[in-house]
Amino acid sequence: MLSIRQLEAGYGKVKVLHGIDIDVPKGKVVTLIGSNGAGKTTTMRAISGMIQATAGQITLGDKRIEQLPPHRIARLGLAHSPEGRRVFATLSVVDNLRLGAFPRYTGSRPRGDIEADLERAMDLFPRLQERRLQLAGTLSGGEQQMLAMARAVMLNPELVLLDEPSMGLAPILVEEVFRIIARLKEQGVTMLLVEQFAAAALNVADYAYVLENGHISVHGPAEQLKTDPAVKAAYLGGSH
Ligand SMILES: Nc1ncnc2c1ncn2[C@@H]1O[C@H](COP(=O)(O)OP(=O)(O)OP(=O)(O)O)[C@@H](O)[C@H]1O
Repeated sequence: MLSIRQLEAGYGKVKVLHGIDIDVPKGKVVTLIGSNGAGKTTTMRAISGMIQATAGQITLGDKRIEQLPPHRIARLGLAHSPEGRRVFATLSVVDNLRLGAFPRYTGSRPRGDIEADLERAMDLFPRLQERRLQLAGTLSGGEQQMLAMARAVMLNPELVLLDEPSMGLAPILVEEVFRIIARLKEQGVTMLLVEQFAAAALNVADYAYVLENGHISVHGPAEQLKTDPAVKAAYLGGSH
């Protein structure tokens, strides 16, 4: 589904990713773990075209995407739910969700059934269902985070990039976010997940990569990484 080879990217003269390889097979959940500043968000941005790769290849399905602008990549079925709460504050919940489906339109005709997917998103996120007509800017932080995730789902995507969906959430909402990720997985949605809660991410994921200073240091089945002594010591200790 997604295949990344020798990807390099950064900001101006500063190189952050030094040639990384990642594979996300169809229907699988892959997690990228690493400490602050390792380059996880930069990887997500390079995949979705928000920043340009300076070297390497990114293939989505059978298409090379590393030179494409973000809207073209979205049309190919890649949804990016970025770090932080990026919702349209002055629009209602339901209108935010409809906007998420915008890349599915060519001319006035959408691909698939938008209204059915809207109901599916509401079913997945009951908190949003209760607040359908509320302006997104008046939702709590956690609810906005869920709206950002639900909006990504509205693209009816081939692949979802989830960047720290639990960021800043109260523990009970963190649990809910992971339950939703597990349900999306059951529905066959392919995901690349970046999470500060490495243990929870490894529980839901099939496969994992550890990113250290812009290099992949370890990768393997999530089950295996959970018991890897170095991974345990660095990412699964104490409060995680
Ligand atoms: N817009 C930017 N301009 C310049 N440097 C940036 C920018 N965004 C990130 N960086 C730098 O790139 C490096 C990698 O950042 P990135 O956000 O990818 O890390 P991360 O692994 O997602 O970390 P975190 O867990 O803290 O979010 C950091 O050194 C960061 O300071």
